[in-house]
Amino acid sequence: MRKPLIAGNWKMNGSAELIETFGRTFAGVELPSPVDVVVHPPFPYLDAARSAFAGTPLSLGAQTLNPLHSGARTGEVSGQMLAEFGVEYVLAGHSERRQLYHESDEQVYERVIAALTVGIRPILCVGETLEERDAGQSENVVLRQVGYVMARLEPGQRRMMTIAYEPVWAIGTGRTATPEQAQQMMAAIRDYQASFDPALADALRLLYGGSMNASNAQELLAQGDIDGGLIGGASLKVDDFKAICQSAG
Ligand SMILES: O=C(CO)COP(=O)(O)O
Repeated sequence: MRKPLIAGNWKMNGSAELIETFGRTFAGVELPSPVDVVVHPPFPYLDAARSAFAGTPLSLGAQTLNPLHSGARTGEVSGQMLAEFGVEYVLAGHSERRQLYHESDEQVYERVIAALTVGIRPILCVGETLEERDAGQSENVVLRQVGYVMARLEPGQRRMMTIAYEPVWAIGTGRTATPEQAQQMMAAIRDYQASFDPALADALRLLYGGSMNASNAQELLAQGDIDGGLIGGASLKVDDFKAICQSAG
């Protein structure tokens, strides 16, 4: 049985006050069955989040890292620094970083390795654009992004990975993939994984992301190959995020 994971990606949003609200609210939350929950706030809030989330089911996540341990990289943050802070998960390959900051598959791979080296669990984000979907290329694009990273990792490293399928056309648009579309892609990712590491394919956690909210989470999470969600907008509303975590149970 795969344990569900609900991850909240705050992107460049949130406030110290919202961190406190999450800490207070989740301190009293009983989740219906084992489920992992992680919040990825912007870097300046990690310290406050570490205190506010203590004693709650919330783990600490980061949104990116630099592949180097240290050095002349103005504005960047390394995996070692994040690990020192108690960060357990980090996103790699989010489409906003691929598109706005031109992160290539190779750079995504370097970030994944950097995270694994310091014991942080990467959440590898993959997904096709609307043009790619319309051209019938969705599966090729997604499996290329998955394969570029997964096929190069050692078996032990692969076991630290989570993959989030986030169709770019569903992110922040209110246009969710249908449960069938999401399930179809998840099954393709799992089949692909099985082609070179069958034992892992069963254990690999696959998340859906893209306009997931308190109303549609249950239906998406009910799909056989969807093991959780990567939530953007709805992860900034504590009651909605709590409801999604409860649906995962
Ligand atoms: O990009 C996302 C999470 O990483 C999804 O964002 P939305 O839930 O706002 O569509």
